[in-house]
This record gives sequence, structure tokens and C-alpha cells, in this order.
Amino acid sequence: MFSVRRAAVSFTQKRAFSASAANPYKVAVLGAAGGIGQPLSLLLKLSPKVTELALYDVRGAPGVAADISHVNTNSVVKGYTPTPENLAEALKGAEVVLIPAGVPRKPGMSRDDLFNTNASIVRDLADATAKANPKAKLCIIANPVNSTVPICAEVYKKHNVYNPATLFGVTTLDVVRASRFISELKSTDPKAEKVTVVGGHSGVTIVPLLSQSNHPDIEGEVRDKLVNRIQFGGDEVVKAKDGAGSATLSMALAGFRMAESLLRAKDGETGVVEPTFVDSPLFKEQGVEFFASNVELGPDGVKKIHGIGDINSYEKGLIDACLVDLKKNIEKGVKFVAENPPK
Ligand SMILES: NC(=O)C1=CN([C@@H]2O[C@H](COP(=O)(O)OP(=O)(O)OC[C@H]3O[C@@H](n4cnc5c(N)ncnc54)[C@H](O)[C@@H]3O)[C@@H](O)[C@H]2O)C=CC1
Ligand SMILES: O=C([O-])CC(=O)C(=O)O
Repeated sequence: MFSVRRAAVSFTQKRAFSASAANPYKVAVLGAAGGIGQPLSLLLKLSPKVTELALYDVRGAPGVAADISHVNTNSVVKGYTPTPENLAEALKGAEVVLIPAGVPRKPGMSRDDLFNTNASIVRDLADATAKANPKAKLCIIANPVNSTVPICAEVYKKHNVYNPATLFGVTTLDVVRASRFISELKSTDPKAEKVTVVGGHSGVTIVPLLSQSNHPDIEGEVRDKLVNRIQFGGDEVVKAKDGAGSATLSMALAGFRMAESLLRAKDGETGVVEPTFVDSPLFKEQGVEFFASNVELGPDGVKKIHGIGDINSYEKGLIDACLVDLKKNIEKGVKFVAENPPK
């Protein structure tokens, strides 16, 4: 007989952290054996803030866990095979849950084309999280983020455990890209380039606010090209990978940054700000329930949602276009759960 208990393969290192160690945080990655999941898990293993790493996937998680567990940092790594009991065990006690589970794009596809496959994957993983650990900070990487985040909110509402402060669509990659692209243009250090990107996470819903960057002088054709590159940076990678998927390594870095920021804020660090797609008051009056903007993180998740600040007329045009698509994407996610509730 297959033993559910034994299926949770544990690679406990001999010098496990004592209960009194600082920052004793468990982090769970669902979809851990994938293109993003593997490097993301590796980065989490390197973080002194993480003491337990739970790796779950429908295939291959124990192998990835065995591999990563040999990295000589002081944390425990466990790999989980796909049973409901193992999924619940992986989730239990996690401070942060990251979901990169789902299919990536191929050339010619939009992120919305992933909806049919990924909506039910994310719905079911959100359902498991709502049952096993509803207080965890839930970070959604799986696309289309503009729809998968509302799907999670609807699932949590069905369980009466929805807390808008703990649900995050991961849009960090958009600012990682924006700062890199602007530094290429201006021959500067990308780390010094702070670019605000708001809206959502696909095409025209990605709105860089260059007027608030270090280089408000970027205008005209140069600006249009830069904005387009930031909005469609994901397509650049999809095209270059030529059918083998989308961004994985830069995304792992971006997802890790988001997770680490949540843990830093949990530790009481103040002034931790990340861009993220959250249940937001900013455009609710226009019927847009979720919106990405800079968000100050606190021990309980969202502490303060920053407004979009002063924008110019060009950026106002970008926001208007963003809101049209974003509203449809959000409504699609909400409708999906209404018509296909978790079993
Ligand atoms: N938010 C963002 O900025 C970005 C999002 N993405 C999205 O992340 C997702 C994952 O991308 P990749 O890692 O490249 O794909 P991948 O196909 O390499 O990995 C996905 C993993 O999810 C697993 N999986 C599938 N169904 C599952 C389930 N029900 N439970 C647990 N695991 C499951 C698969 O076995 C696979 O290991 C895609 O939807 C992609 O579009 C990708 C890049 C950036
Ligand atoms: O482009 C994709 O499909 C993956 C993604 O979200 C990104 O790289 O920003």
C-alpha cells in the first residue's frame, strides 16, 4: 500500500534549526519542479530567512527537493508527491505560499490563452490553501495573473477566509525588467533605477510610469519603444525560447524578491515596498477590483497601498487602456469560479 505519510519525502539536514532560531519561516512552493519552481526554490534555500522549504508538484518534487537539500545552508527541504494529504502537509504552517504551477506560453499565445488550463490549476491549489492554511501570504505567479488572482479571492470567499491583505499577484518581474531596460538605455546601474510600474501583468495592462523615474526626460519615440519593451518583455523571452516556455530565471529572481520582502516585513522591518497586484481601492469606482501599484508590506501582508502619484497625459492614456483590459480579465476570473466552483 502506498503510504501517504512516507510519500512526503524528508531530507532533513542533521543540523536543523533550533526552535529559537531567528526568522523561523516555512515557505511552500506549488509547482516547484517547473522552470520557475526549481530556481525559485534554490534561491529560497539560500535565504537565511527560510528555515523550512516545502516543495510540491504533480511531478518530480521529491527529486528537486533531494537535489536542493544538499545545498549547505541551514534549512530543511521536503518534497511532496501529489496527494491531497501531502498538499495539505506542504501548506501547513507556511508563512508564504508561492504558486508558479501552470503552463507557460508558446510563441503566438497571449497570457489569456493560458486561462483554460491554468484557471482550474490555480483554483484547486487556492482551494487547498484556503483549507490548510488560509492565513498564509499567497503569491500567485501562474498566468494570466490578472485573472488567477481574482480566482483565488473568489475561492477564499467561498470558504469565508478571504483576507485581501494576504493575496498577491506577483508583478515584480515588470519592475525588474523596467529598471534593467532603462539602465541599458542610459548606461546606468540598474539597481539605481527605480521605475514604478502599475496596472496588471499582461501587455497594455502593464503601465510603466517613466515620468516618476530618474529619467523623466525620456520622451517621444524613445519613450514609446521603451514602454512597449516593458509591456511586452515577456514576449521577447517567449520568442527567444522558441516553444520551450517563457521567462523562468528572471522570474525566479523576481518571485524570490517578493517572498523575501514579505518575510522581511513579517520580521518587523519597516519601509518594505514592492509592486504587486492586489485587491485595491485605486480604481474600484471604475469597477476594477484589483490593481498593481507599489504596496508597503507589513507583518500581516498589505500595510499601505500607494496611489499612482502624479502622471502625465501620455500615462493617463496608458492607464485608460489598461483599465479596459484589466476589468475584463478580472471579471473572467470571477465568472470562472462562479460557474466552476472548487469541488
Ligand atoms: N507572474 C509572472 O511574472 C510570470 C508568470 N509566469 C507563469 O508561471 C507559470 C509557470 O511557468 P513555468 O515554471 O515556466 O512552467 P513549467 O511548465 O516549467 O512549470 C510548471 C510546473 O507546474 C506543475 N504543475 C502543473 N499543474 C500542477 C498542479 N495542479 N499542482 C502542482 N504543480 C502543478 C508542473 O508539473 C510543472 O512542474 C506559467 O503560467 C507562466 O505563464 C511565467 C513568468 C513570469
Ligand atoms: O510572458 C510570459 O508569458 C511570462 C510572463 O508573464 C513574463 O515573462 O512576464
